[in-house]
Amino acid sequence: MSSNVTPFSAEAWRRNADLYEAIRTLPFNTELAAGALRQDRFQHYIVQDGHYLADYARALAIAAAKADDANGIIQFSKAATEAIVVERALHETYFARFGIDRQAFEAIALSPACHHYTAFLLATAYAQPYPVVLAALLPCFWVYGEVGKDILANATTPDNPYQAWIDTYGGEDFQAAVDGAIATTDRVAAGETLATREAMHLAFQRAMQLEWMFWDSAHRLEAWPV
Ligand SMILES: Cc1ncc(CO)c(N)n1
Repeated sequence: MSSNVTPFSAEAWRRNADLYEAIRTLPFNTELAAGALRQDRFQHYIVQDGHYLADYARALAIAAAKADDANGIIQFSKAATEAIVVERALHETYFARFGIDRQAFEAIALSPACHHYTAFLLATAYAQPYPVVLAALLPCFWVYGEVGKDILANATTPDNPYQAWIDTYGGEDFQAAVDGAIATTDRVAAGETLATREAMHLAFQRAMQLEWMFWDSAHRLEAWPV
C-alpha cells in the first residue's frame, strides 16, 4: 500500500533544501568554521545549548518510551544518554574555559529561541504519536550532522577555538546516530497514512526552522525583550 512511496527523509530534505542552505550559510556557522566567531556569541550559544540538550534528552527518552519495537527503545534511550554525556563534555571544556560553573549556568534563563525549541520538542514528544515525534527530532540529528561535516571540511584554520565542537558533530560517531535516526523515521513513515506523513512534514519543517532560529539567536545574543 505505502511501501513504494519516496522515503520520508528524501521528501523532507527536498522540501527544506533552501532552509538547509540558509542554515549552512548563517554567519554563526561560517564564522565558526573560520575560527573567527566572537567568543561572546559562542558562549551565548553553548550556554543555551546546555539547556537545550537537557530537554532534548527528555524528548528522546519519551520517543524511546513510544517506540514501536525494542530496537527503537534502545536507539532513543541511548541517544538520550548521549545528549547528557555531550552536555557534560561541553561543561568540562567550554564552560571551564569561559569560567561558568554549574550554578552560574543554571541561573541563565533559556533564550526565547531556546525556549521555543525545547517547548516544541517536549510538547510534541508528550502529546503526538511516535511517527510525528520522530519527525520533530530528526532535524536535531540530521542538520547537526550536515553542518558538522560541512564545517569540518571548511575548518582549515589551525588552533580553531571551537575545534572540540566541530569534532563532536563532524565525526563518525555522530553520523552513525544520524543514519540510525533517518532509517527509523523512514521505516516508521512508510507504514503511515498520507495524513500522518503530512503531520510529520510539518513537525520536521518546524524543527528545522527552530534550528535556524537557534543559531541566529546566538549570533544576535538574543535576550527577552521585556
Ligand atoms: C539546538 C541543537 N540542535 C541539535 C543538536 C544536536 O544534538 C544540538 N546540540 N543543539
